[in-house]
Amino acid sequence: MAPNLSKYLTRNNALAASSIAITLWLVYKQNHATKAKASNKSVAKREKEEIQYMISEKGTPRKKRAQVDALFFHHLWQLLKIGVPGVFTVEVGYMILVALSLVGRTGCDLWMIHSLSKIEHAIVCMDKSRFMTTLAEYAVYLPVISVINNMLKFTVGELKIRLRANVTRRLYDDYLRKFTYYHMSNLDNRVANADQLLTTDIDKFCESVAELYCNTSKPILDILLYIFKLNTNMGFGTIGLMCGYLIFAGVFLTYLRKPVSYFTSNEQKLEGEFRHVNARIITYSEEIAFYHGNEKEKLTVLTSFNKLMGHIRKFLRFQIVMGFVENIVAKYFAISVGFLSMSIPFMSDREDLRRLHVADRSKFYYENGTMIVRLGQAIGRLILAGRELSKLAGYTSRVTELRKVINDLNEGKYQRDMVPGSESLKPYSGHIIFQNNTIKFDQVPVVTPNGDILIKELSVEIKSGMNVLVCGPNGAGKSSVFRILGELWPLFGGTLTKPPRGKLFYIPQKPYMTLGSLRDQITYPHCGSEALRRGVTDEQLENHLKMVQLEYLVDREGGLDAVADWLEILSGGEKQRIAMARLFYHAPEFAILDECTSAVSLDVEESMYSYCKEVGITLLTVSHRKSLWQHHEYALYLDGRGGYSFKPIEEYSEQFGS
Ligand SMILES: Nc1ncnc2c1ncn2[C@@H]1O[C@H](COP(=O)(O)OP(=O)(O)OP(=O)(O)O)[C@@H](O)[C@H]1O
Repeated sequence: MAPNLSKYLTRNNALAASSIAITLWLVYKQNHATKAKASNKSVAKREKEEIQYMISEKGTPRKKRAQVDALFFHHLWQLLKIGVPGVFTVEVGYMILVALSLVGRTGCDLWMIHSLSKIEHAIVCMDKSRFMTTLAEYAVYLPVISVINNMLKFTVGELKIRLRANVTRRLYDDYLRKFTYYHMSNLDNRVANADQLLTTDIDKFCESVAELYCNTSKPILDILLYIFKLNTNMGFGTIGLMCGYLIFAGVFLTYLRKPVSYFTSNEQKLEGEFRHVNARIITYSEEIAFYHGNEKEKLTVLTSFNKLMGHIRKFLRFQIVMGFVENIVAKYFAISVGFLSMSIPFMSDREDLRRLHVADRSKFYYENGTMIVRLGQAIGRLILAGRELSKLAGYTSRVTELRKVINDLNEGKYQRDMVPGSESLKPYSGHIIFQNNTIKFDQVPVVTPNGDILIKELSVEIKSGMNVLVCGPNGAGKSSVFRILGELWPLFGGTLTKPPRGKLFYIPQKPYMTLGSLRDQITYPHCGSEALRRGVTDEQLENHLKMVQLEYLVDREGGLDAVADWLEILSGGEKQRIAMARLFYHAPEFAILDECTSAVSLDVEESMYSYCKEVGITLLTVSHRKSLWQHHEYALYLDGRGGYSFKPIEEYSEQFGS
């Protein structure tokens, strides 16, 4: 018995056995560590209680898992119509070029097989001059093959760039139309991280489409060519066996691969969450640093990271098991079936083959055998491309979900958990009338997007020149009234009359600074260059800065065209004053000032308000500051219990603020 076993004790077998043993040991250790961690109740409890972050899609009905089915092909077709906008387009040109390069490569492969068999034949026949000629011929054609290979890489790369550009542009057109970007994060709760979808997921989708096009069309082309050649040389039995196997393996592996689409889309979702948690640390670094919140933030980041790693590890294990089955079915078994089918004409004692000289028979075997091996490899590649197809189903489902939410929001539909009892409320059921010099709420309910009624019916009319102070306790709905006026929130009824866009300007408490020059900050949302085109001079802009006592910025930062990260380098009060300069530049009919001077000193606030009145901007101010009363003639008081009053300011006996 011992001598029999010893013949298996080769160096290669020993190496393979040790690799398998080490892998199994590592997997065992990993599982053991995870179980030990899970059994440590205090850690699990701490993680559960202390680390809760709300970044995932919540409250939405359980979605159907992405998989390769008719729905996937329908969604893919819809996205491809965006990526490839027509028949006579550059994209189709590149697709044809890819196909031509593939034909060229398959031609090169066939030529290579033929050429190598001629060289080997010359060697076996000991024919020196034929050997030298065939070898020289072979060397001359090599650069052509290299050019064709690189041509393929270039065309596939360019095709991917074009697909990505088209899909990204279209989605941004829809995403940044009207208030869709705001509604996606504030009204709807189907998509948690639109940034991840718009950047990484679209890129992966396009890469997957381009690779799949290349990885399927080449094998399909190879298979057709080899089938044609082999059918002529070897007969139908050989080809029938191979093709039968192709169908069986394809169906079998597609069935087993069903979970890949789900794994892929979930991985992208968790990547998005992880990125989001990291981005928050960058955005709020100063606040976190003052609180010494690093340990808490670390726990949050690590929870998100562990979730992602756990998922990736699960996916890896699934891929390893699948890879094992795939290798056997799609590669090794395909090659074995290839040999089996190859042997059919030889084993069936074909007359023409028997009559050949042994050297010619080996040449015949070599040429057709290589083609059978290549056919087997092509079949294998096609079957493996199915794995990419399952991944593509994951990306397709995510990008399609994003498109669906964007389209719904553009059509005024959104999905969100609503408060009980709000079923009868219909978003976007009110009317909006555009009219100069008037803001009028006529029986407009003030309702939050989740159906919470703050005021049942608000009826207020504000004419140009009536400066109004809006006051009331925290959470009474002061900002909400302006969100409705600004059309950020839907109108749940009544009629809203307001000036056309551009004649109503909103300044929030935390003003936004755009990327760009100092000029861009003053003219936002106009570009600095647009302001120049409109004939606004540097002197006028500098004058606006002077009105808010910021003229020193021009010298300090190096002129109006100086570019800096304004959100970072300006203080809170400076940002609020820039926002006021912005208001002076736009000089609208009405200005909504939502506690926008809270960080500005009283004397600067005084001069800013006086200037607004001087140039005829009607002010609607939300503020708790008593100092601002003198600049307004009317007050809208929301009592926080659903009631409100609107009357001249002197009629209010009680004080609303400090
Ligand atoms: N996007 C939203 N979805 C659901 N509810 C919201 C949303 N934004 C605000 N709310 C809720 O609407 C209510 C009114 O908020 P609003 O911001 O209008 O209050 P406010 O009167 O301006 O308060 P403050 O003086 O504190 O700024 C609050 O209870 C708030 O929690």
